[in-house]
Amino acid sequence: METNFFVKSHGLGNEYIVFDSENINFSLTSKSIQRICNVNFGIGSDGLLLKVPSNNADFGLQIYNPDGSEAEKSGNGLRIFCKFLYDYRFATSKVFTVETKGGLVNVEIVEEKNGKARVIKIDMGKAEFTSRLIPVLHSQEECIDEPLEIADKIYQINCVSMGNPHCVIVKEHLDITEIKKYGPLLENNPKFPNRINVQFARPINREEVEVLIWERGAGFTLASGSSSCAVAAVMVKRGFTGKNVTIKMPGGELKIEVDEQWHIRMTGEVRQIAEGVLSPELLEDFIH
Ligand SMILES: N[C@H](CCC[C@H](N)C(=O)O)C(=O)O
Repeated sequence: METNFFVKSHGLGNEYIVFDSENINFSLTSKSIQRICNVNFGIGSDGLLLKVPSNNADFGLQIYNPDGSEAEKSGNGLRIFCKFLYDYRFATSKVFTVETKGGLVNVEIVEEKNGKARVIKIDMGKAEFTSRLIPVLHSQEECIDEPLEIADKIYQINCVSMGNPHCVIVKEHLDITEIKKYGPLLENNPKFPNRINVQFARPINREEVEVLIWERGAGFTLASGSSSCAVAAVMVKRGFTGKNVTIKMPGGELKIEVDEQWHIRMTGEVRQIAEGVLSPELLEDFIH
């Protein structure tokens, strides 16, 4: 592969750019990540994935938001990364492990098309409801169905970690204008020391939930895998759905399975958009 080779793929319209740390000649800093993810001055993306060595798993993954912040977990990012590993023959089997900042995950290529991975299943780890482990500043052990005043509204929030932090709000009616207005206020509220991902979720029936997402460090996205897992965990905990849930987002849907130990498994499609090489002119300010 040429130096600074990249692949851009999407999981339900939530896109990422993938690099191999052993094949880039620039420093990944907040500035270079912001530049690459910027749609006008760079390639444009909802985030950046970096393949790194791991002593604890078959592969290591670092996940970055377009604002330059690092995320502990990304469901769409993990499916996109696994497709990259399989399609470019880093992975020689259809089952392997990936180490992320938010823990080690088990992955399986469940469907392929023309020798390329297409549908991937990820065990995203356990949903964690303990306030201090999310983290959320809250007086009780868990923060479930608790009021939080945001500007002129009071939301009932349900907080859970999938390795990365989530604030799920159950609503009877979903409004994109509302989540784009209040999402950033929730994301950056001081109740959340590491900021937080926000979901507005409307249970359709006991098997299906409609969701809108405002992502920490990325804003409104068409889909989010870790958000889908967080919503499913809250829906099961609150008794709105059974343990097998379809999460319906603007970009498409994900199948989520919640087991007895709160292990969450996510299955969904990934598509490659393009492959290429960053131009030196894009990176001349960042070449080390
Ligand atoms: N913005 C998220 C990471 C990406 C999550 C999302 N794209 C997914 O598919 O899980 C965070 O800062 O925790």
